[in-house]
Amino acid sequence: MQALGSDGRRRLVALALLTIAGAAAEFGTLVALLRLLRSWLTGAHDDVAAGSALLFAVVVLAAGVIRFGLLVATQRLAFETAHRLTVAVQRRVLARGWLAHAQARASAPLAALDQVDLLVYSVLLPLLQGASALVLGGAILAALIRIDVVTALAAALLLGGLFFLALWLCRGRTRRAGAAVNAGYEARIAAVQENVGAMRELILAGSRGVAAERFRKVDRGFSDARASISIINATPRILVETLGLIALIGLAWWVTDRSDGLAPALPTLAALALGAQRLLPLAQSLAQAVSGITANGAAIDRVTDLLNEADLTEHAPAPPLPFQQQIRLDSVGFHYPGRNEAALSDIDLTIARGERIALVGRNGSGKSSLADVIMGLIKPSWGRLFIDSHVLEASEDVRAWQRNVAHVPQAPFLADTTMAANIAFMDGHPDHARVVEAARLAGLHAMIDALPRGYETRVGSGGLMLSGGQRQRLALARALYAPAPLLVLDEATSALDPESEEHVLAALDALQERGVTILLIAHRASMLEHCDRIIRLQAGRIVEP
Ligand SMILES: Nc1ncnc2c1ncn2[C@@H]1O[C@H](COP(=O)(O)OP(=O)(O)OP(=O)(O)O)[C@@H](O)[C@H]1O
Repeated sequence: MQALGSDGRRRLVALALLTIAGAAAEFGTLVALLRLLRSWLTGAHDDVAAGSALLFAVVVLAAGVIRFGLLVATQRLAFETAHRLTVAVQRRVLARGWLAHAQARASAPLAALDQVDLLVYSVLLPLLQGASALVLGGAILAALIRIDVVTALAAALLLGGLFFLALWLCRGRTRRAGAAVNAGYEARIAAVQENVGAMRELILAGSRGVAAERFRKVDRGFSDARASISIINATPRILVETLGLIALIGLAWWVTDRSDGLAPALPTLAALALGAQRLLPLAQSLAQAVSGITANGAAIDRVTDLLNEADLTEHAPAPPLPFQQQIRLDSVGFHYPGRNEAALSDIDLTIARGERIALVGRNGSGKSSLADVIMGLIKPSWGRLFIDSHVLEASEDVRAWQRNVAHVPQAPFLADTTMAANIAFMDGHPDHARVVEAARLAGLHAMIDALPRGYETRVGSGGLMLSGGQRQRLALARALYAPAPLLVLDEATSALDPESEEHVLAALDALQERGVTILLIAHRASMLEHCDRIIRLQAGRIVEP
């Protein structure tokens, strides 16, 4: 109900009212038809017949208008709910901590969008249509019972029973196919992401065919399962239509027999036939609602789990936590969930404001993890982190501390937009002067300026139209766009040529003179030369350099 929002709840009420009006109109249509046919057959007076015809036309028109209203209300409600759920899911994904992101599958947030679609279009929409169908169908059945109780009840029980028997028999298959479709969404997205990510290697290894085959297998199961669900959805209708036609002949026989000939029975038969014709699509909606719920249990659970996660809380930007003297780690350790060994142990480290420190050590020794702890991205499993004399514990403090931090990652993320928009990526209102200043500091201005479209040049998906070094300098410019007292560079200069590195080193000197604290993770001796201190990590512990 909460997912519907106030607009959605209003639409739900409108839908309920329209359904009741629609039920009355369906009932009225059949009664008016019977009355019209009887007046014709009995050769009633012209104005009686004309009155009956007029009544029939009015009721049919009213039923049509109401059906259109129902269509609009249902579709609007479903699309509105899809929008609300999709945004709610994205907010939950964004609300997760860094560690949850780092450990989740990259395809999961994308697959969640498809799962919301599945939930809305295969469960909610059929459910809304099914609920209306139940009420409208009830009214039609009531009209048919009023016309001929025995015939209507016999036909309804026989055909309705068959309909739901078919659904019940298919339920196991529906559930399996639904689970396959649900898993298929994530697997297809993961396969596409992997193929695109590995494109250069695939081309060089001549393995694009292998990648295509891998994708084909993933998609095969997905498509087969989708076909199964569509077939199962349509089967009860075909069954009932086929048997219904035979039953209709039987009924015609039975009604004619009871009415002394075909002519007197015609009005009843015509009303029954029209009722059956109106009931079939309604029954189809009900079948889709039942199989939608059966097939999409996994998607329902997945989306419900996501919605039960904490929502993104909007905070007025807190003022940055005062950072005048030092960052201090006191016996800090960190243990990634699911790992046997701690990534960091017994870390005692003080970094003075304005210091330039390098973290060195072999791959996997814990450098990035230590930087993540210092940036407040991961919380120490034990030990404490102090900023000046303030211990960093409450999440408000962490957010306030993070306002002091600029970070250039090992593999920077670049958006498929312009140079300028990438540099000012974190700013809702980019300032061009600051963009140019940041590019100058990062040694990128001359290169951007020489481009025909300058700062408006697009960088391509993930920055693919730039060289590795240009990408790194663009990421550096982004970090320098908003001056922060702590700058963390995680292997951020590994792709720079000596000249560009010189330029970056000069920029770092200038920043340090302004009191910026710099934490470098680097392997190259040239980057380490200007550092005040070198901290060596080995298996998550600080050792002598
Ligand atoms: N998200 C994660 N989940 C589980 N384990 C992780 C995660 N990130 C890192 N690790 C593990 O923690 C240990 C330290 O990794 P970390 O990335 O901090 O090392 P590093 O010194 O920065 O390595 P490199 O020089 O290769 O970048 C490694 O054993 C790594 O496998």
